Formats: sequence, C-alpha cells, structure tokens
Amino acid sequence: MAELIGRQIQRILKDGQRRFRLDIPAFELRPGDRKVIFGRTGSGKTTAMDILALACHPDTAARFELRMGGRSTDLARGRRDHAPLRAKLFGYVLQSSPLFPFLTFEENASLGQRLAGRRDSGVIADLCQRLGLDAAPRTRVSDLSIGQRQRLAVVRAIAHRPSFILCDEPTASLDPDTARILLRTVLDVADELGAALLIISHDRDLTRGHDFEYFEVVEWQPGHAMLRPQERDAA
Ligand SMILES: Nc1ncnc2c1ncn2[C@@H]1O[C@H](COP(=O)(O)OP(=O)(O)OP(=O)(O)O)[C@@H](O)[C@H]1O
Repeated sequence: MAELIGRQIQRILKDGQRRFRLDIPAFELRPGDRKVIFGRTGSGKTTAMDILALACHPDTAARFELRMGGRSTDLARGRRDHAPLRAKLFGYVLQSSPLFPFLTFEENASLGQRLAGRRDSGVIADLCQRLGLDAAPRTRVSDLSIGQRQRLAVVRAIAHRPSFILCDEPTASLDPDTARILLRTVLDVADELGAALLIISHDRDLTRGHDFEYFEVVEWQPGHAMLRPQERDAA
C-alpha cells in the first residue's frame, strides 16, 4: 500500500494585494488512517487538501514523499504533473463542481475508473446501492438533486479503489441520515481497501465515535495559517 509523508510544507497564494500562506509542519497519510480537518471558513482547509491530493504543488517542502511497494517518489521538488499518480492512487471528492455536467450519471460514475484504467461496473453498482443512488444510467447531472450529485461524486472518487480517499465536505448538502450513510460507506470502503481517509468537515457530530484523528487549520497570524493536530476523538 501507499503512504504520503509531508514535512515543513508551505504554499503561498497571491492575488493583487491579497496574500495567504499555509504551513503544514508535519502530516502523514498511511493505510488505515482516518483523519478529519476542521477550521473556520476561509482558513485554508481546501488549500491543504489540494496539496495532499497532489492537485497543486507546494512552494517549498523539506520533505514531501509518496512511498509505495518499496519505491519512493519525491514530490517536494520540481513542477512535474502527477496526474498518473493522482488517477491511480487518489480519490478526491471536490467541494465545488465535483461532477461534469456534460456527462451522464453513468459516465460520471465511471470516470475515475476510466482514468485509472480499472473498469468494473460491478463496483459502481455496489457503491450506488450502498449509497441509495438509483438514477438511470443516462440521467443528466442537471436532472439530479444536489444530494444525488454529492453521492455520485463520492462514487466517482472511490470506484477505482484508490489508496488515498480525500473528501472536501462530502456531506454538506445531505440530511443527517443520508450523511451518516455516506460516511459509513466511505469508512467501510476505506477499510476494505486498506486506504487512508482524509475528510474536511464542519460537522463535528458526524465524525465523532469513528476513531478519527482530528486536525485543524488555524490562522495564527493575519493571512498565515497552519495545519496542526487537535485532540484525539475520545468518543
Ligand atoms: N489567489 C489567492 N490569493 C490570495 N489569497 C487567496 C487566493 N485564493 C484564495 N485565497 C484565500 O486563501 C484562504 C484559504 O482558502 P481555502 O479555500 O483553502 O479555505 P477553506 O478553509 O477551504 O474555506 P471554506 O471553508 O470556505 O471552504 C482564504 O482566506 C481565501 O480567501
């Protein structure tokens, strides 16, 4: 299985006069990990997750390394696009625009598998059933409810059996029961795969009692935030 190790990672966002800096002093994702990131709106949670999902490059990093099967990939240096690694090893449920509106339900559901070269319609059918998703394969995204779209985004992100499952507020549009079913399914799939699971959430009740390690993004100086551990989930 794969693991991701980061030390002294830094990313700076600039836009005219606006400047935002995020530091990640130490963060790891290993098989079986369950981690959740909290933080107030705009604190830098998505920026942290984009880095950890290899969706953007850190500006600097003392160490940013992906290890798998005795091999190590140095992610700290260079500006190489890690798309092939991302496609195979990562499942990322984006907070905004998680689906392609010009693709059908079925095409969206199978996109992650196609990019990873792992087609298996049985896995998709099983995930849809577990998540209570029963839309017809040719349904257009515009004809799905917000909640159906959110669950479909999860199917797309995990159907290729990734080693790292990252979800940015995956239950934001769901009622409490559907949110719990979604989390249960993602936890079960992560367990079945031996994957690491990283979630951003605003809902502390949702993750309580599932043995998550808690992290938070805090602004410790104006425009300068840090991802750091919080207390262990004791519930
Ligand atoms: N290009 C940019 N230049 C400067 N600051 C930026 C830029 N893009 C975003 N920001 C700021 O970076 C900060 C972190 O944004 P990010 O989306 O990571 O926060 P977040 O915690 O995920 O927010 P939310 O809870 O709303 O999803 C925000 O304060 C945002 O305003």
